[in-house]
Amino acid sequence: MKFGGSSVSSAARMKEVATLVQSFPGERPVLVLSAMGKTTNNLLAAGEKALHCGVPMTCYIEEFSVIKDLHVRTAKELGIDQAVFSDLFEELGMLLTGIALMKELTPRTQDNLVSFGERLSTRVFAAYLNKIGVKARQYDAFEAGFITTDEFRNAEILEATYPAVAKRLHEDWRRDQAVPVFTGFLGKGEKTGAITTLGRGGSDLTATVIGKALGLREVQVWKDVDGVLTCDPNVHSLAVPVPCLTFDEATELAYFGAQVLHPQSMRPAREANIPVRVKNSYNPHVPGTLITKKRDMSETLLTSIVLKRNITMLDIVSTRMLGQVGFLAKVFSTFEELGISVDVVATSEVSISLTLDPIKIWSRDLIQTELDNMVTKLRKIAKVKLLQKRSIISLIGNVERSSLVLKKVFSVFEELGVKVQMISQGASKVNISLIVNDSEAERCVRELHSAFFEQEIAISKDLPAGIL
Ligand SMILES: Nc1ncnc2c1ncn2[C@@H]1O[C@H](COP(=O)(O)OP(=O)(O)O)[C@@H](O)[C@H]1O
Ligand SMILES: N[C@@H](CC(=O)OP(=O)(O)O)C(=O)O
Repeated sequence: MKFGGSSVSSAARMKEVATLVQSFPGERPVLVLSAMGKTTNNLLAAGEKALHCGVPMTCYIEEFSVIKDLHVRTAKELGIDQAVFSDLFEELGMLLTGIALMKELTPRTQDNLVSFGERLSTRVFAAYLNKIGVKARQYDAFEAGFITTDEFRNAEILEATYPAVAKRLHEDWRRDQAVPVFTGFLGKGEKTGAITTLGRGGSDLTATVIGKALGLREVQVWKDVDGVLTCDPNVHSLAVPVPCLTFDEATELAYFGAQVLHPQSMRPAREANIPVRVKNSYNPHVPGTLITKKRDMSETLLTSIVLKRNITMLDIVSTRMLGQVGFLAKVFSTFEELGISVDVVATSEVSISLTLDPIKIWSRDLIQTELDNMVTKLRKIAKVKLLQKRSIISLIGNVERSSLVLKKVFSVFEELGVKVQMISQGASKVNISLIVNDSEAERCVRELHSAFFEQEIAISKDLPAGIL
């Protein structure tokens, strides 16, 4: 069972989570926790301030006090001893001082800094479970077998993790049966031995990795929404839960920007064929979304609409100096050389339109000079237009019925008077991506949602009971 930041944001929420854990008395749950509420963002902000504020001022950084107050208050309200985390606050204070002293915040230091969020929340929650008589043991994932690449801020789980985690837990269980409370999001770099993080939202991945390592029957990820919804509820309030998804659909949805799941999190579940259930810790009786290998798609047209904003798009037209094969090869080798990842692609014989992967852009701090460098290189073989402030609208669903999907999509766009700048159907056959201007994107999502989901709801609501 994984509980996200919103599920453990206060003492009251932790008490509810403890009740939820106890509501599966016949099971032996393994728990994964994220940092409390906004703690990860507050740690990142504290690190940025430490860079500039000077050593004597680090103890006055506002976010540092907010994090301390939250954990001290929570410990008091839960009636647990603050000794479970006092050492960590001392260490965190020293780390902020170190950043101020060196005026340096590398990705490696940043990962160490944000690790305090999960290290704190798990200590508090495990202490509370023990206090109420549920025997629990806290685990720092980086000390308990999570071995990753050394790509700080976006580390990948290595295969050695699975046997290491299983061995550690089984050995401990043999000694005494306690509920494990694992830090989500964290690992240990293979070569450096330093703390790494799995990318934002990485606790979902921690949960499925443990699921695969132990061969569990089900992985549950508890959030603040009634499951995976038909679109981002912040974009459109009429979004409704999707009852079932396949691993492929969930992966596409996450990869194309739905914050609800970490993009890599489905991989261990798919490999071990373990169902993943997305549930709402604020509304536990709602069934949520069940993600499995296969499902009946015959009645499905569309599952969910995902919006990814602030995308950079490139239009590349060959100057015909190179043949067709040489042209495509040269374009992609330029990206490889520069270490830039491509997201959506549409090609013709002499032109390519593509979008650049914003996750890679973020993690490598791809800045304007790098984009300019890339354009300069490509201009040697092609005419290049760099188009910024674009959005990708991804339609996840049954691409067996893509003609019908596209017919509906284009009638919506026609009515809105919006021009689609690029269109691409994913190789995984569950995704159609459309590129539009940022300024038009939210309106498009709302209208598409209305066309694909709300009309059916409206019709079904009008029908007399018994017909459905
Ligand atoms: N299609 C979607 N379905 C559900 N939630 C979504 C979707 N797209 C974006 N979200 C956002 O994802 C949030 C849940 O994910 P996240 O914040 O990572 O949860 P947690 O921190 O509890 O693990 C929701 O509050 C919602 O705002
Ligand atoms: N705390 C980390 C990891 C995580 O998974 O968080 P959440 O489950 O709240 O999305 C983050 O904010 O990215």
